[in-house]
Amino acid sequence: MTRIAIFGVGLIGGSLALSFKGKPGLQVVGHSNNPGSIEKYLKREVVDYATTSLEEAALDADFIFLCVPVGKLEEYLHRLAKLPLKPGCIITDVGSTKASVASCAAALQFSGAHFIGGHPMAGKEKSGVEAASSRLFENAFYVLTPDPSTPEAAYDRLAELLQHTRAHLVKVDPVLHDEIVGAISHLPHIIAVALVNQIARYNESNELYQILAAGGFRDITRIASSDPIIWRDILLNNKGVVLQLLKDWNKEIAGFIRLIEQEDGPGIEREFQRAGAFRNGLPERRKGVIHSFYEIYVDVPDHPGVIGQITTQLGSHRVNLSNIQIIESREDVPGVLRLSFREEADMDKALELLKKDYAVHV
Ligand SMILES: NC(=O)C1=CN([C@@H]2O[C@H](COP(=O)(O)OP(=O)(O)OC[C@H]3O[C@@H](n4cnc5c(N)ncnc54)[C@H](O)[C@@H]3O)[C@@H](O)[C@H]2O)C=CC1
Ligand SMILES: O=C(O)C(=O)Cc1ccc(O)cc1
Repeated sequence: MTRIAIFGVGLIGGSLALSFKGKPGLQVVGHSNNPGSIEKYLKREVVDYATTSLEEAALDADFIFLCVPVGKLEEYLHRLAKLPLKPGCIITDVGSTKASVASCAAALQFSGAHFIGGHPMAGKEKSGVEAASSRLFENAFYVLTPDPSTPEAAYDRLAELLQHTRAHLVKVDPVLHDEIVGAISHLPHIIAVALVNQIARYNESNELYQILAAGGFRDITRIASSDPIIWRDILLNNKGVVLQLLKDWNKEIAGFIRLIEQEDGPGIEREFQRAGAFRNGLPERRKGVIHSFYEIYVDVPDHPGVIGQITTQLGSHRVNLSNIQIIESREDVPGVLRLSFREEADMDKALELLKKDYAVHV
């Protein structure tokens, strides 16, 4: 049996556990220092066994996945370095930043064990084991940051195990990882939160802001609902990179202020053209750090049972719906339903099915 210990069975740890659990030859052990969490892991059947004892989880593990907030990673590495781990044991983590954990591990001696940093670059704004899914990493990139001293055989063993996630593995230098992921993930999370808070302040004096906020606002602010502790740790850990990115962001915004003050129409057009060209040139929609939703809007008559009919119709054709929202529904006025899907194929199928009976817009 290959024993896999997962420390912190939340969204990411739970999703990894679900990708491994039940696979021949694999046994998944969950660890948390909170007894209530252990009960939850077992009740939700994400692990084969769970324990509050770090030693019990770690001592005969072949793989140890650290899936706790970034601010806790170094503490766990120090605790593991004091244990007589199984020879050949591979310790890895899933933290959203890689430079500090890599240098901490490099400075520690693990008796016979190897540390290889990792970052599955897929997730969502929800946290906790309740949000875990065995398919979270399917088709996403999964960064590994082996040290030059990492034996190739150890890397290969981890890579082989991670095949169960169906993610695409990619080796990246940890410092470069933090620069790039800072720009494409950490900065957008800050911008989303700042934007929502700006609008929330206006809304305090007039609730129409919240009532009218729709479409584009929701699209670009989904990630503002992400977990505060997880994100506090990420931003503080990647402080140098994030501060530089925010300075650059201020320059972008200052540029827009100038264009609007000077009523520079062609300049504004150029900004949209440049952004559109880059965005349209992005690789085909696939799971990435900031993942997309596929949405359609359905005009529905306001009569009882219509939502049930639509969801039943989609369900009976095995279309996976990730969210449903009534945008407008008043007596005598047709309602609009927003249906969200995680997979493009589900959206296409829903379009085909629903357009026979309803007006559907993408
Ligand atoms: N949320 C996301 O979409 C992604 C997160 N990550 C990284 O994965 C790691 C885990 O994040 P999530 O699974 O989203 O969070 P989560 O909140 O769903 O899970 C965190 C787990 O760590 C445990 N934990 C929390 N505080 C702890 C503490 N002080 N000591 C020991 N255990 C503690 C929790 O009980 C929970 O089991 C973080 O390092 C995060 O940066 C990586 C990729 C995506
Ligand atoms: O919800 C989303 O789209 C995310 O961006 C989730 C996410 C959060 C943190 C990561 O390190 C990677 C992915």
